[in-house]
Amino acid sequence: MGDTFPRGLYAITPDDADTARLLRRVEAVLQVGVTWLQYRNKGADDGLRECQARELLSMCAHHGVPLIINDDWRLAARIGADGAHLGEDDGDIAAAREALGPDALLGASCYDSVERARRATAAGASHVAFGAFFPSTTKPGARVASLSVLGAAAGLGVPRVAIGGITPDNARLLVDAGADLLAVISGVFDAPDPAQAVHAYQAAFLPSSPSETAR
Ligand SMILES: Cc1ncc(COP(=O)(O)OP(=O)(O)O)c(N)n1
Ligand SMILES: Cc1nc(C(=O)O)sc1CCOP(=O)(O)O
Ligand SMILES: [Mg+2]
Repeated sequence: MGDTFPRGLYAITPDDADTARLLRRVEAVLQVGVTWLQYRNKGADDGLRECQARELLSMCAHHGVPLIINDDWRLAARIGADGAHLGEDDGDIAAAREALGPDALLGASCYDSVERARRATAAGASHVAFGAFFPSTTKPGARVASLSVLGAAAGLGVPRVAIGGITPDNARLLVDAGADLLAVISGVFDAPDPAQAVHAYQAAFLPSSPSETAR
Protein backbone atom coordinates (compact mmCIF):
# COMPACT_ATOMS: atom_id res chain seq x y z
CA MET A 1 0.00 0.00 0.00
CA GLY A 2 2.79 2.38 0.98
CA ASP A 3 4.50 1.69 -2.34
CA THR A 4 2.42 4.36 -3.99
CA PHE A 5 3.14 7.05 -1.42
CA PRO A 6 5.23 10.05 -2.39
CA ARG A 7 8.77 9.73 -1.04
CA GLY A 8 11.76 11.99 -0.81
CA LEU A 9 12.83 15.38 0.41
CA TYR A 10 10.16 17.80 1.62
CA ALA A 11 12.01 21.12 1.69
CA ILE A 12 10.67 23.90 3.92
CA THR A 13 11.61 27.52 3.33
CA PRO A 14 13.68 29.45 5.89
CA ASP A 15 12.41 32.77 7.24
CA ASP A 16 13.69 35.31 4.72
CA ALA A 17 12.21 38.80 4.43
CA ASP A 18 14.09 39.47 1.20
CA THR A 19 11.76 38.00 -1.42
CA ALA A 20 14.24 38.13 -4.31
CA ARG A 21 16.84 36.31 -2.22
CA LEU A 22 14.31 33.74 -1.00
CA LEU A 23 13.27 33.00 -4.58
CA ARG A 24 16.90 32.54 -5.65
CA ARG A 25 17.53 30.16 -2.77
CA VAL A 26 14.42 28.13 -3.54
CA GLU A 27 15.07 28.06 -7.29
CA ALA A 28 18.49 26.48 -6.67
CA VAL A 29 16.82 23.69 -4.70
CA LEU A 30 13.92 23.16 -7.12
CA GLN A 31 16.37 22.81 -9.97
CA VAL A 32 17.84 19.73 -8.31
CA GLY A 33 14.41 18.37 -7.44
CA VAL A 34 12.40 17.95 -4.26
CA THR A 35 9.16 16.02 -3.72
CA TRP A 36 7.25 18.85 -1.99
CA LEU A 37 8.00 22.42 -0.90
CA GLN A 38 6.45 24.08 2.16
CA TYR A 39 6.29 27.86 2.46
CA ARG A 40 6.96 28.72 6.10
CA ASN A 41 7.85 32.21 7.28
CA LYS A 42 7.26 32.89 10.96
CA GLY A 43 8.56 36.48 10.76
CA ALA A 44 6.55 37.95 7.88
CA ASP A 45 3.35 39.99 8.11
CA ASP A 46 0.25 38.89 6.18
CA GLY A 47 1.07 41.01 3.13
CA LEU A 48 4.60 39.71 2.73
CA ARG A 49 3.49 36.13 3.33
CA GLU A 50 0.87 36.33 0.60
CA CYS A 51 3.31 37.96 -1.81
CA GLN A 52 6.03 35.36 -1.16
CA ALA A 53 3.54 32.50 -1.30
CA ARG A 54 2.21 33.62 -4.69
CA GLU A 55 5.73 33.95 -6.13
CA LEU A 56 6.71 30.53 -4.81
CA LEU A 57 3.52 28.97 -6.17
CA SER A 58 4.31 30.08 -9.71
CA MET A 59 7.94 28.90 -9.34
CA CYS A 60 6.80 25.52 -8.00
CA ALA A 61 4.25 25.14 -10.80
CA HIS A 62 7.04 25.73 -13.31
CA HIS A 63 9.04 22.88 -11.72
CA GLY A 64 6.06 20.58 -11.17
CA VAL A 65 6.53 20.63 -7.38
CA PRO A 66 3.48 20.91 -5.08
CA LEU A 67 3.51 23.94 -2.74
CA ILE A 68 2.13 23.53 0.78
CA ILE A 69 1.43 26.60 2.93
CA ASN A 70 2.33 26.43 6.62
CA ASP A 71 -0.14 27.53 9.32
CA ASP A 72 -2.75 29.23 7.14
CA TRP A 73 -5.20 27.12 5.11
CA ARG A 74 -7.15 30.25 4.18
CA LEU A 75 -4.09 31.66 2.43
CA ALA A 76 -3.60 28.30 0.70
CA ALA A 77 -7.22 28.37 -0.51
CA ARG A 78 -7.02 32.02 -1.61
CA ILE A 79 -3.98 31.56 -3.83
CA GLY A 80 -4.82 28.05 -5.05
CA ALA A 81 -1.81 26.36 -3.44
CA ASP A 82 -1.56 22.59 -3.48
CA GLY A 83 -2.13 22.26 0.24
CA ALA A 84 -1.60 23.41 3.80
CA HIS A 85 0.19 22.20 6.92
CA LEU A 86 -1.48 22.64 10.31
CA GLY A 87 -0.03 22.29 13.78
CA GLU A 88 -2.02 22.02 16.97
CA ASP A 89 -2.69 25.80 17.09
CA ASP A 90 -3.38 26.28 13.40
CA GLY A 91 -7.06 25.45 13.13
CA ASP A 92 -9.36 22.61 12.41
CA ILE A 93 -8.31 19.87 9.98
CA ALA A 94 -11.88 19.11 8.94
CA ALA A 95 -12.58 22.78 8.16
CA ALA A 96 -9.40 23.00 6.12
CA ARG A 97 -10.31 19.84 4.19
CA GLU A 98 -13.75 21.24 3.46
CA ALA A 99 -12.29 24.50 2.15
CA LEU A 100 -9.36 23.04 0.20
CA GLY A 101 -11.24 20.18 -1.43
CA PRO A 102 -10.64 16.44 -1.60
CA ASP A 103 -7.42 16.54 -3.64
CA ALA A 104 -5.44 19.03 -1.54
CA LEU A 105 -2.37 17.96 0.39
CA LEU A 106 -3.25 18.51 4.03
CA GLY A 107 -0.60 17.81 6.64
CA ALA A 108 -0.96 17.63 10.39
CA SER A 109 1.79 17.97 13.01
CA CYS A 110 1.53 15.01 15.34
CA TYR A 111 4.72 15.51 17.40
CA ASP A 112 5.20 12.12 19.15
CA SER A 113 1.58 11.00 19.12
CA VAL A 114 0.14 8.23 16.98
CA GLU A 115 -3.25 8.92 18.54
CA ARG A 116 -3.11 12.51 17.31
CA ALA A 117 -2.18 11.19 13.85
CA ARG A 118 -5.14 8.80 13.91
CA ARG A 119 -7.53 11.64 14.75
CA ALA A 120 -6.00 13.95 12.13
CA THR A 121 -6.30 11.30 9.45
CA ALA A 122 -9.93 10.64 10.36
CA ALA A 123 -10.60 14.39 10.12
CA GLY A 124 -9.13 14.60 6.62
CA ALA A 125 -5.34 14.89 6.84
CA SER A 126 -3.64 13.37 3.80
CA HIS A 127 -0.30 12.95 5.58
CA VAL A 128 1.04 13.16 9.13
CA ALA A 129 4.28 14.64 10.47
CA PHE A 130 6.24 13.49 13.52
CA GLY A 131 9.17 15.20 15.27
CA ALA A 132 11.44 16.55 16.38
CA PHE A 133 13.71 13.54 15.99
CA PHE A 134 16.98 15.44 16.52
CA PRO A 135 17.87 18.81 18.05
CA SER A 136 16.85 21.57 15.66
CA THR A 137 18.61 24.92 15.33
CA THR A 138 15.49 26.27 13.62
CA LYS A 139 13.21 25.26 16.48
CA PRO A 140 15.32 24.58 19.58
CA GLY A 141 12.26 24.15 21.80
CA ALA A 142 10.55 21.55 19.62
CA ARG A 143 9.04 18.58 21.41
CA VAL A 144 11.04 15.40 21.05
CA ALA A 145 9.81 12.33 19.17
CA SER A 146 11.22 8.83 19.30
CA LEU A 147 12.00 6.82 16.18
CA SER A 148 9.46 4.16 17.15
CA VAL A 149 6.52 6.51 16.44
CA LEU A 150 7.19 6.16 12.71
CA GLY A 151 6.75 2.40 12.77
CA ALA A 152 3.77 2.67 15.10
CA ALA A 153 2.02 4.93 12.56
CA ALA A 154 2.55 2.54 9.65
CA GLY A 155 -1.03 1.29 9.66
CA LEU A 156 -2.66 4.70 9.23
CA GLY A 157 -2.56 4.43 5.47
CA VAL A 158 -1.12 7.90 4.84
CA PRO A 159 2.45 9.07 4.19
CA ARG A 160 4.58 9.67 7.27
CA VAL A 161 6.76 12.78 7.38
CA ALA A 162 9.76 13.11 9.72
CA ILE A 163 11.00 16.54 10.82
CA GLY A 164 13.47 18.16 13.19
CA GLY A 165 17.24 18.36 12.97
CA ILE A 166 17.48 16.05 9.97
CA THR A 167 20.91 15.98 8.33
CA PRO A 168 22.26 13.87 5.47
CA ASP A 169 24.01 11.80 8.15
CA ASN A 170 20.89 10.85 10.11
CA ALA A 171 18.44 10.80 7.19
CA ARG A 172 18.70 7.09 6.40
CA LEU A 173 17.91 6.17 10.00
CA LEU A 174 14.52 7.86 9.61
CA VAL A 175 13.82 6.32 6.21
CA ASP A 176 14.67 2.88 7.60
CA ALA A 177 12.30 3.57 10.53
CA GLY A 178 9.43 4.25 8.11
CA ALA A 179 9.54 7.90 7.05
CA ASP A 180 8.22 8.46 3.54
CA LEU A 181 9.27 12.11 3.45
CA LEU A 182 12.00 14.04 5.24
CA ALA A 183 11.05 17.64 6.04
CA VAL A 184 14.12 19.84 6.28
CA ILE A 185 14.87 23.54 6.66
CA SER A 186 18.41 24.30 7.88
CA GLY A 187 20.04 21.15 6.51
CA VAL A 188 19.15 22.36 3.03
CA PHE A 189 18.99 26.15 3.17
CA ASP A 190 21.89 26.77 5.58
CA ALA A 191 24.15 24.28 3.81
CA PRO A 192 27.24 25.74 2.11
CA ASP A 193 25.93 24.18 -1.12
CA PRO A 194 22.14 23.64 -0.92
CA ALA A 195 22.01 21.80 -4.27
CA GLN A 196 24.60 19.32 -3.07
CA ALA A 197 22.66 18.92 0.18
CA VAL A 198 19.52 18.02 -1.76
CA HIS A 199 21.44 15.25 -3.54
CA ALA A 200 22.68 13.98 -0.18
CA TYR A 201 19.13 13.74 1.23
CA GLN A 202 17.89 12.04 -1.94
CA ALA A 203 20.58 9.39 -1.47
CA ALA A 204 18.94 8.33 1.80
CA PHE A 205 16.00 6.97 -0.22
CA LEU A 206 18.14 4.77 -2.46
CA PRO A 207 18.79 1.14 -1.56
CA SER A 208 21.93 0.69 0.55
CA SER A 209 24.97 -0.30 -1.48
CA PRO A 210 26.05 -3.97 -1.09
CA SER A 211 29.25 -2.89 0.68
CA GLU A 212 27.19 -1.02 3.29
CA THR A 213 24.79 -3.90 3.92
CA ALA A 214 27.72 -6.34 4.27
CA ARG A 215 29.19 -4.28 7.11
C1 LIG B 1 6.09 18.93 7.73
C2 LIG B 1 5.93 19.75 8.96
N1 LIG B 1 5.87 19.13 10.15
C3 LIG B 1 5.74 19.85 11.27
C4 LIG B 1 5.66 21.22 11.20
C5 LIG B 1 5.49 22.03 12.48
O1 LIG B 1 4.20 22.61 12.55
P1 LIG B 1 3.80 23.46 13.87
O2 LIG B 1 3.87 22.56 15.03
O3 LIG B 1 2.53 24.13 13.61
O4 LIG B 1 4.96 24.52 14.02
P2 LIG B 1 5.36 25.71 13.03
O5 LIG B 1 6.06 25.12 11.85
O6 LIG B 1 4.12 26.40 12.60
O7 LIG B 1 6.28 26.56 13.82
C6 LIG B 1 5.73 21.83 9.95
N2 LIG B 1 5.67 23.15 9.79
N3 LIG B 1 5.86 21.07 8.85
C1 LIG C 1 9.23 23.58 11.99
C2 LIG C 1 9.58 22.42 12.83
N1 LIG C 1 8.62 21.62 13.42
C3 LIG C 1 9.16 20.66 14.14
C4 LIG C 1 8.37 19.67 14.89
O1 LIG C 1 8.97 18.84 15.57
O2 LIG C 1 7.14 19.69 14.76
S1 LIG C 1 10.86 20.67 14.13
C5 LIG C 1 10.87 22.02 13.11
C6 LIG C 1 12.13 22.67 12.62
C7 LIG C 1 12.66 21.98 11.39
O3 LIG C 1 13.79 22.67 10.93
P1 LIG C 1 15.23 22.01 10.82
O4 LIG C 1 15.17 21.08 9.64
O5 LIG C 1 16.13 23.20 10.53
O6 LIG C 1 15.54 21.33 12.09
MG1 LIG D 1 2.15 25.86 12.62
